Amino acid sequence: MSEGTKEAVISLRGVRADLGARTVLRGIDLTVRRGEVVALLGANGSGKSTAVRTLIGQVPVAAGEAALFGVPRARFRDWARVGYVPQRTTAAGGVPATVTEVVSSGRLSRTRLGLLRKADHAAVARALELVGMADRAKDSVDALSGGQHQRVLIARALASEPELLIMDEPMAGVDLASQEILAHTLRTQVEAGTTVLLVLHELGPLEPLIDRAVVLRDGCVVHDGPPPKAVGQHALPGHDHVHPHEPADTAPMRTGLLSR
Ligand SMILES: Nc1ncnc2c1ncn2[C@@H]1O[C@H](COP(=O)(O)OP(=O)(O)OP(=O)(O)O)[C@@H](O)[C@H]1O
Repeated sequence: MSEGTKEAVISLRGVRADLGARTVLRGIDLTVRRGEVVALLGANGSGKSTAVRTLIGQVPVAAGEAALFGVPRARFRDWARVGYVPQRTTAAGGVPATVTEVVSSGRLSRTRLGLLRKADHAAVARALELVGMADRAKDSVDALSGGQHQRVLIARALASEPELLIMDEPMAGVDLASQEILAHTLRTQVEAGTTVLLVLHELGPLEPLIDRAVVLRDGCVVHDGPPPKAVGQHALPGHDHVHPHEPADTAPMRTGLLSR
């Protein structure tokens, strides 16, 4: 089957979304087909997180259509097929859970009545192994570094063995060692055929995995096609950048894709 005819796992058509009085998405189209790895790029505030949150039902669709696996989002119930890693916040509260508890919570969608059986525990252990956190299974998540915490959140998303993985800025605030582990984890998922939508600020170490980039600006899609060639934010179209070793009067290149 050619890319064009594969099942659309994610489909947004003319989606508008409002937050408070503000229209944040102004009619965006986004298709991710089975097995694709798509990066959603754009400047701060361009609407990337809102687009993802619209998909998973945390933000209402004000106009247009959103569908997952061909099912209109409002009727979609099969959440075990979707792994979601939210943007990491540093806010901590309540009783700290252990690493295993957090990852197990990602498996609940596959259980009946929330009871974990042998196969579920095995899936949780596999997910921890994948992100290199098996030796921290019993630790409190409070004791982890930012990068380790992110690896636990990704293990939670992988615990349900999802067909679609959606990650919001998975590399943000993550140390280099964890970034490499995450890139490796993602590569393993992609090789196994998982469909992936990544919200990214820069392509960074994930660049080789990405098939297509969709760039948002001010709630609109301004690019949908091959990812920018070179690695990193500096290579993104529209990044205003002056190298420190360049003469002071060198004008930054502005293509306007990412800048607001
Ligand atoms: N509750 C809210 N009410 C009104 N506006 C909001 C609300 N939450 C977010 N916004 C605004 O919506 C816009 C889009 O936010 P969103 O988080 O989707 O952007 P983003 O592209 O993911 O940016 P970032 O990279 O900073 O996460 C931002 O300008 C933000 O300030």
